[in-house]
Amino acid sequence: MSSRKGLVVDRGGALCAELHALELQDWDFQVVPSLDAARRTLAAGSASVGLVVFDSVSSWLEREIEALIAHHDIEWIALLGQGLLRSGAVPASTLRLFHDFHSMPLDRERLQFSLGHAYGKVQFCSRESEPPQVGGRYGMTGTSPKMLQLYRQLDKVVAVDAPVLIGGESGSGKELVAHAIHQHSARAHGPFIAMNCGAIAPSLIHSELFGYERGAFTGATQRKVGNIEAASGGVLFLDEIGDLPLDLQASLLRFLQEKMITRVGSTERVKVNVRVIAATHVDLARAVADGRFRQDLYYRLNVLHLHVPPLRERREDIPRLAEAVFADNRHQKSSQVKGFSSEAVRTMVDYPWPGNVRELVNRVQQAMIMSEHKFITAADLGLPSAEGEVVAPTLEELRASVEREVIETSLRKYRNNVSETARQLGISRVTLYRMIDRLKIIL
Ligand SMILES: Nc1ncnc2c1ncn2[C@@H]1O[C@H](COP(=O)(O)OP(=O)(O)OP(=O)(O)O)[C@@H](O)[C@H]1O
Repeated sequence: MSSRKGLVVDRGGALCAELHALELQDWDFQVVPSLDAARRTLAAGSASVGLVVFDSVSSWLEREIEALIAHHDIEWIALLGQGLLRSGAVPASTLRLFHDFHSMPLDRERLQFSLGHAYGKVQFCSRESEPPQVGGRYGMTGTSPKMLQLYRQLDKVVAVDAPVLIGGESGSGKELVAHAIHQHSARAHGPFIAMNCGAIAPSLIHSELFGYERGAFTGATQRKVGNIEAASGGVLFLDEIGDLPLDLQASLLRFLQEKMITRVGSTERVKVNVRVIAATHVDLARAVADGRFRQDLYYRLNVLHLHVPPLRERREDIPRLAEAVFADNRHQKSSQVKGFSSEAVRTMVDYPWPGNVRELVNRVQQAMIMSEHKFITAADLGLPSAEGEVVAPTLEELRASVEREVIETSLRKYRNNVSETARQLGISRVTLYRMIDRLKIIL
């Protein structure tokens, strides 16, 4: 019974007859004469493995093949006309795009195995490439002990309505934490207004916070509601609170004590109900000790304190974070990019990330657009490889490592039942035993 669908791209039709004559078990092949036809067939979608026939030196341009392979999540096998491999007519860079390659005359058993292998890999990887589970809570990625501790603290913070001070390095996720508190608290239906105290000219902060009446000063052509009032019923997030000038610290303290504001140019006092969440990347206690931040305001803001750990203190979260960023930005990546090389992942885990998660997001987004590789490298991320000069593996080594991975996975799946594993991979038990022996797989 033919159950596995394969696509054969054969411009001249040279190898088709030979392929059919092999009567490969379990396989049903559709033959198309051009890459456009291949694309159309693949869009309709049932093939798991594609075979591209190279019957002469000028069969296909490398970039055409690359574009085809990059766009479809199936495995590809190259079938090479006699002598093409030895003559070097098909460049190694083209062959590297393929899962495997076979030269004429075709060896039935080897091709049968290769197809089963590619099929198994597609099945396995399609399960793996499900969008990664976020793995964390509160819309955050991370299951490291430090993040788990943060989630436990958040469980308590969202249940009450007191002010919160969030500390942590720049880019570590303080604003994300503030959003999480808002979204999981009783104020979720109210507004979330964010204001960066470090990004606004000191002369404007007062009116930004408290608003003004028409005619309050030159240029005040109409009344403006300030951020405190705009956050009424919700949350006011004050980022970089350490940058708030001392006179404004006094005004903010007064508001926190009285829950009333007065717009600039008005005498009317307006009652406002907001929860203030402040964030700082500087040590505010030190700023208090240095006289740069009011102690009474510090205590008012620091009723509940959260610390977001820097990324280098939760390295185990890095691969997951990178995958989550990749999944979120899938729609705007370069078409051939399929994921991260293991070298890139190891380099990311070792890198100190001075800009924390923001830096990771930026580097991954940039690499996804700019990379010219199938798997993003450390260099694509602009990071020095943690592994020094890496010697590229040969095709033979690559093939052996993929074979080992697929066979070990299938053996695990079928609890080391060799007959069942061989059947699933589409090879005989004898072949499987031979491969287990060659690849030194321990049963
Ligand atoms: N645990 C996380 N999971 C997923 N994304 C995260 C996580 N932490 C941070 N990010 C992302 O990293 C970026 C920076 O986060 P955020 O703006 O919250 O940092 P910050 O500490 O407030 O930075 P700054 O101090 O510069 O204001 C955002 O894109 C945010 O979504």
